[in-house]
Amino acid sequence: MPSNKKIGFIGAGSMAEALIKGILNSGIFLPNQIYISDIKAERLDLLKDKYQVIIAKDNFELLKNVDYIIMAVKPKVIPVVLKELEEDIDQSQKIFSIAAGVTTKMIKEYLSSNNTVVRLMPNTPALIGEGAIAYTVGSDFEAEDKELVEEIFSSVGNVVEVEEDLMDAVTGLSGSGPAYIYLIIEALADAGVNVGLSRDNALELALQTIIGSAKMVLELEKHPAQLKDMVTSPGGTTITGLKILEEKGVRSAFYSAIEAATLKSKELRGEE
Ligand SMILES: NC(=O)C1=CN([C@@H]2O[C@H](COP(=O)(O)OP(=O)(O)OC[C@H]3O[C@@H](n4cnc5c(N)ncnc54)[C@H](OP(=O)(O)O)[C@@H]3O)[C@@H](O)[C@H]2O)C=CC1
Ligand SMILES: O=C(O)[C@@H]1CCC=N1
Repeated sequence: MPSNKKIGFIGAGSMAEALIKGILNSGIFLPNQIYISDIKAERLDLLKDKYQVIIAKDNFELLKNVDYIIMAVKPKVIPVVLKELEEDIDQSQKIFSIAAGVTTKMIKEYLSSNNTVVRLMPNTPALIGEGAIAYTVGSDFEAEDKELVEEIFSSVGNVVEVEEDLMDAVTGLSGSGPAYIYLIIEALADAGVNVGLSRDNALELALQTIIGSAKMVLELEKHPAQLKDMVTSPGGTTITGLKILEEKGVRSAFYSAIEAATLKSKELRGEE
């Protein structure tokens, strides 16, 4: 059922667009309930053309019109914007921040207020309703705030609640994760072309392999290692390929990549 509230995106970049498109597809908000503001006029015009949402002339005008504010600017811009809005924000307005690394405590401090603050980490597949979204409500919140988050964000994907100190890990794994998977898709397709497949066939086969494998883990509820064993005939092709992947350190590359991305998320707020 559509909400009767209004939602505003401060920052109309890639992640805001993914959320706007997903939210509109789900029908939870209509275009005339979604406000956007950005310092780039061309982004605002583009999103208005594509989704018929309402352009606010600046962050203040957006603030005057909405019940929920999604902070979708880069982490370093968050303090600048919140300090600007500090005087005018109403206690009833709820802040949803998707900025990597920025904690709920920092947001409350920048605003010098006790508004409800939810920190979320979505990912770009929200664009097609397949997002992985984690959130934390920080230190003080009302039970209905969680229901609200679940209602809005489950319209664009799967939602999980985590403790705030795990939000950087989420950022390193699923926030950044789509890029890792696109890299794997591209690498598999290139590798297929290398052994003689056409580009189209290689990409289609690589993609369906990823989709089918992920769905099997979901639907059969078996451990990935069990499903891996089902593919691996003794002395066959799969174990030959797996041996090379292990020798080249693919597993350990993922440990290192996600550790580094998690650390980077902490660094974005000036911590290590
Ligand atoms: N992209 C992703 O997959 C994900 C991103 N995030 C988080 O979402 C946030 C946005 O990321 P993303 O969409 O990739 O970034 P983008 O750079 O694409 O979008 C941010 C937009 O905000 C604009 N902006 C800058 N300053 C202001 C201001 N004062 N008021 C209003 N708008 C402003 C930027 O303009 P300009 O470019 O000129 O600075 C830009 O258009 C980040 O905090 C990121 O950590 C979270 C999950 C996933
Ligand atoms: O790369 C980034 O910093 C953002 C946060 C998670 C995904 N994109």
